[in-house]
Amino acid sequence: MEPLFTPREMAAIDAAAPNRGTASLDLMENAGRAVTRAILRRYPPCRVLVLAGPGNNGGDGYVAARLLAERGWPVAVAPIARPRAGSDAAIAAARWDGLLVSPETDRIRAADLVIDAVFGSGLAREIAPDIAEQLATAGTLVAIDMPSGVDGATGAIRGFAPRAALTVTFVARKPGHLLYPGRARCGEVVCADIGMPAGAIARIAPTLWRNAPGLWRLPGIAEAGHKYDRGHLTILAGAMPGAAILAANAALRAGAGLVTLSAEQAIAGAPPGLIVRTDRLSDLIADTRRRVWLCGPGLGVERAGAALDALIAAGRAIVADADALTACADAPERLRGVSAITPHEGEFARIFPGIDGDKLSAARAAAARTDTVVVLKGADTVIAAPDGRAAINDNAPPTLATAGCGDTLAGIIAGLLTRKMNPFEAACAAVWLHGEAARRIGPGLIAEDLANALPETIKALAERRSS
Ligand SMILES: NC(=O)C1=CN([C@@H]2O[C@H](COP(=O)(O)OP(=O)(O)OC[C@H]3O[C@@H](n4cnc5c(N)ncnc54)[C@H](OP(=O)(O)O)[C@@H]3O)[C@@H](O)[C@H]2O)[C@@H](O)CC1
Ligand SMILES: [K+]
Repeated sequence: MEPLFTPREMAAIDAAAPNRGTASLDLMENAGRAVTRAILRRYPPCRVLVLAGPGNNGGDGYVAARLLAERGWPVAVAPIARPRAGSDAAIAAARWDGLLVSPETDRIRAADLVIDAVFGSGLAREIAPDIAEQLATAGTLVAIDMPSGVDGATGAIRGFAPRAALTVTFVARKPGHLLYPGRARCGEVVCADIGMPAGAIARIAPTLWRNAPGLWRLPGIAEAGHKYDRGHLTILAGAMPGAAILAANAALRAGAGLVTLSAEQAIAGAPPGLIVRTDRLSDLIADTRRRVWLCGPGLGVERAGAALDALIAAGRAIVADADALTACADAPERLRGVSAITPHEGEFARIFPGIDGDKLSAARAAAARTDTVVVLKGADTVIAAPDGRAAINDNAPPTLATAGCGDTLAGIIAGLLTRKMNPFEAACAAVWLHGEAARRIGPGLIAEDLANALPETIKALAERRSS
């Protein structure tokens, strides 16, 4: 499990480190060493300019300058502002006996490598235009902790942020490394162990994780089980049955034992593995073996809304997507009783016009308000549970932004629900599998490919676990 800590949580961890006086200087030394190591591994010796801010981020920069210079690299430090007297950063600055220069743009342009040690987790306001200009002038840039200007808690850019080739952070990644637009400014992210005492880290109970295996586990398939053990999913199919078929195939590949499409009329060309039923919806809902339902893809708004209400009244486990979400525009209370919803940002804004702010906070607020797991989709999908837990996904390639991929995701979540995963873990696992399958397929992906790529994706995951 890889927890993500906000800058505020990091500060609390930092404050909890024992013997703060010396320990915090050691941590700074270790941070500067981690930056140095990451640079040595990636770049040949070259002219380095460190842009150093007034806080500890700048302090890390002075340490890296000293360690690189000790290796014979030509290094200069350009202070953007001086550290406060008596601070750790002031001590680190005093230990730097190399070149101190002013941060003129010509000089920044001439450096082969610029280390951005201006602001890290202490970023408190917008970047001033003169600092923005200095940062913007850099060619190859390595950011310490965070590219200056990226809000570590939200990934928002406060005025300006440079585009780093490499970002070296410490202890744990921050949400801003995974959430756009900040993520696009980070380049490669390295998270270094700087010897933060475990007891200090344990002071913060994580509520946010990077979405990856370990946060969830796919259930095994019982050796002597039959298809009903693995679970039965019913998907409502409408005028555009292709969406339901995509979801159904994905659910089967994710391990559902049986998938039924509930349709108003026969579906021409439905794959042979799917059962199509044209019975009255109320009769199907009354069948208690039909525990899990997917409602929305290709269904039509009116039918989706009515079916959703009936399914909630019957207490079924429901994944609501697409038209079922549109049916709840400005009426989020209608979603209470649903297990998981999968809105993209447009659908989210229509359901929750009163919720704004950053993506992570918005998803959490929506989950709390509807008592539902919210999968707020995008290149940086956020999965939020009503109890405050959340995960940010970062394995989805841009090829997933194509028609039908959302239906497939909803199908995987529903398929995993039939296997008795809890909604938060099912949603996290589905989002990760969806991204990983897409990554394996590569360019030219169409939605149909995703379900077919799931078996090898799941197999590789199992092999990774057992190796
Ligand atoms: N936690 C850990 O485990 C470890 C953390 N470490 C390192 O510490 C870093 C955090 O250090 P930090 O708290 O001193 O904050 P930092 O980012 O240097 O900036 C604060 C200064 O900048 C100023 N300032 C802020 N925004 C500004 C703006 N827009 N424009 C102008 N000024 C602005 C602010 O001024 P003030 O708001 O006080 O007026 C204050 O003077 C962290 O990122 C990591 O690199 C490591 O050393 C090892 C262990
Ligand atoms: K920085």
